[in-house]
Amino acid sequence: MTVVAAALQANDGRWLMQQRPLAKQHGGLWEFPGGKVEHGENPRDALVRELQEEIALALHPGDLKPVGFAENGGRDSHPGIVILLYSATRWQGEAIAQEAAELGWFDRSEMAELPKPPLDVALLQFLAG
Ligand SMILES: Nc1nc2c([nH]c(=O)n2[C@H]2C[C@H](O)[C@@H](COP(=O)(O)OP(=O)(O)OP(=O)(O)O)O2)c(=O)[nH]1
Repeated sequence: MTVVAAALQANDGRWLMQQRPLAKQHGGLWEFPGGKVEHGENPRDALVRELQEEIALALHPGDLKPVGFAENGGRDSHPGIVILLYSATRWQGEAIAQEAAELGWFDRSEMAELPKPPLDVALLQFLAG
């Protein structure tokens, strides 16, 4: 499964994270907004779609910059997950949680402290300062 996620960085340097609803897998953990790439869908288009659906922001696909990826699984016939992380500093609108329990803007050290899924710990290393 391929998942796309966005590290949206505000002018003050902080990044947007969202808290997964408690009832879901990884409930209560903080993650980058994003989601699954649908069959035949371009990853950037998938991320633009997910950001609109999840946090009501409009982005241009060309404003997404690839920063790194993390992977797991692939053992015991589990297909595993690959998460492609993009960053962006330009978008239209104000972030409003449509699905998340909560949204927050965090600096690098605060991000390190948030409870996160294992793959997000790996993704965080790609974000500078
Ligand atoms: N969006 C996002 N997903 C992440 C991150 N880290 C991480 O392990 N994941 C996992 C959780 C899910 O298994 C998958 C993302 O798919 P999703 O967000 O569409 O999954 P979901 O279960 O919420 O959606 P659904 O199947 O109920 O529609 O990737 C992250 O930082 N952002």
